[in-house]
Amino acid sequence: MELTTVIKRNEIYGRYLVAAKDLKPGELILKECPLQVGPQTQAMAMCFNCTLYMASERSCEVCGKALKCSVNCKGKLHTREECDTLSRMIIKSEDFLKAPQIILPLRCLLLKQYDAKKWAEFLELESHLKERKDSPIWFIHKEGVYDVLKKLNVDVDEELVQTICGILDVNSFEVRPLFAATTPQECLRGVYLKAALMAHDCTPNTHLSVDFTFEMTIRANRFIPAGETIFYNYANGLQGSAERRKHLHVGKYFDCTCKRCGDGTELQSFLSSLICTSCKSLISCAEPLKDIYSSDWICGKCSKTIKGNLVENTINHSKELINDYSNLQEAEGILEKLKVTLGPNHYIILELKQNMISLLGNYDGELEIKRKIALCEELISVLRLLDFGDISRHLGIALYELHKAKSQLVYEAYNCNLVDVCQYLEGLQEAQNILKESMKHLLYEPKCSPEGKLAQRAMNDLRVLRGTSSDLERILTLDCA
Ligand SMILES: C[S@@+](CC[C@H](N)C(=O)[O-])C[C@H]1O[C@@H](n2cnc3c(N)ncnc32)[C@H](O)[C@@H]1O
Repeated sequence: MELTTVIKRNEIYGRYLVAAKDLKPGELILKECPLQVGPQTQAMAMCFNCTLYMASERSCEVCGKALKCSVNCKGKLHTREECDTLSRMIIKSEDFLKAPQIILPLRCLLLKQYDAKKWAEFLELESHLKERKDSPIWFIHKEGVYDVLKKLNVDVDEELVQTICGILDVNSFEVRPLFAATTPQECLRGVYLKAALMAHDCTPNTHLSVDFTFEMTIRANRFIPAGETIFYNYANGLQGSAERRKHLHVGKYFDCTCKRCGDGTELQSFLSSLICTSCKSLISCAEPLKDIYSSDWICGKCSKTIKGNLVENTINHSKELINDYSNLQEAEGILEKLKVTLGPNHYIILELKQNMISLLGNYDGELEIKRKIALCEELISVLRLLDFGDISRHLGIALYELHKAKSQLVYEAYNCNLVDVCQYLEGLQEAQNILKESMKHLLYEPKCSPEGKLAQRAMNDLRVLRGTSSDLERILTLDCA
């Protein structure tokens, strides 16, 4: 295969990937299997072979050490080399049940014994050991990993354990287990030696997906000219700058300087902006690359300035509000309250709207369907401003929901004789166009993932919509004849 990336190094990113040729939107950049997969730091124990969550002890029939869900387990992650290496250790399978946080660091440490090349590549990854030394996370890993491994007679020094834990915290990707995770504790993390080299940007140029074997696929989500850096978003793109930047500062040890972080309006999306109490326009952070809540916030229209700590208080209060409802009506009430202080595109409002869209999916009354359409359209207009590229999971999902509500509305209207065949057909064609756009965004999702399943549902929906539209066209042709 033609080379798609080259590894470069600079003072800011350390090592990073650059496009070796022009890459078209959707073009494959990299496919990679994980070096290792294991539970998150706070997560539950899992089968070493297939990652099934395990609450009781059952071990590999060969080494007797690794947790394994059954003799017939179909997973492939517990390799022969790992099995051999574990079999020579004193550790017992019940130790993994008691301290699941040691599973992934130990799995990585075992590489030292059976795969020197991979072990060396792993150690080359950035650990930020110096910055982490004696910080709270250092003590968490000392107690949770190093002290436990020592007690279990694993021959390793503390600095190496901290290096491994640092590498895992800085470089691993959150991956979903084969069996849909229902709680955050069931989420896993995977180490991918090459994918980990992608530098971060809050408007990334890649789309990343992981299939049920944990194989990762990275594609260009827009045109990437040869020589451009390959970027992935380490943070949640739907969060405001303060949240994203805190995540990057605390967990990845750098301050992002991308164009979105450098712009108080977040690319004119106003995702973090508040309503100006004087002129009702929007206030945004004046110096977004500094500490956002220590900096002043300024109105784009009347230039009124307020202190960042006031904004922070408003945000904290709003965050408490958005989970405090048990039905749609209460959610609408909270939305109205939030709109008094937060800008209409604020990420907290966006989160509430997303939750309301899923709640509204359970209703089929005209008012509720119309409300869902309005919310989907508002959400989509903000997502488009955030520059997620030509392939965006968020846009794919929102567009799917919009098509569903639109086709539902026109179907109900036709059934109640509120629209004629022509208008029904027009409505269905509009829904089809929205659905096609949604499918374009969901095209690359692995079939086993929730988004992949949605893409398959979208394909079926498109078939049904096309069938109904053809029937209606036939009726119209007969009418004209
Ligand atoms: C997942 S690693 C990337 C691989 C790493 N550069 C290496 O050489 O092993 C993440 C680290 O890369 C650096 N990095 C990535 N993106 C960056 C950015 N936009 N600005 C500054 N540093 C960045 C930071 O040190 C960060 O902790």
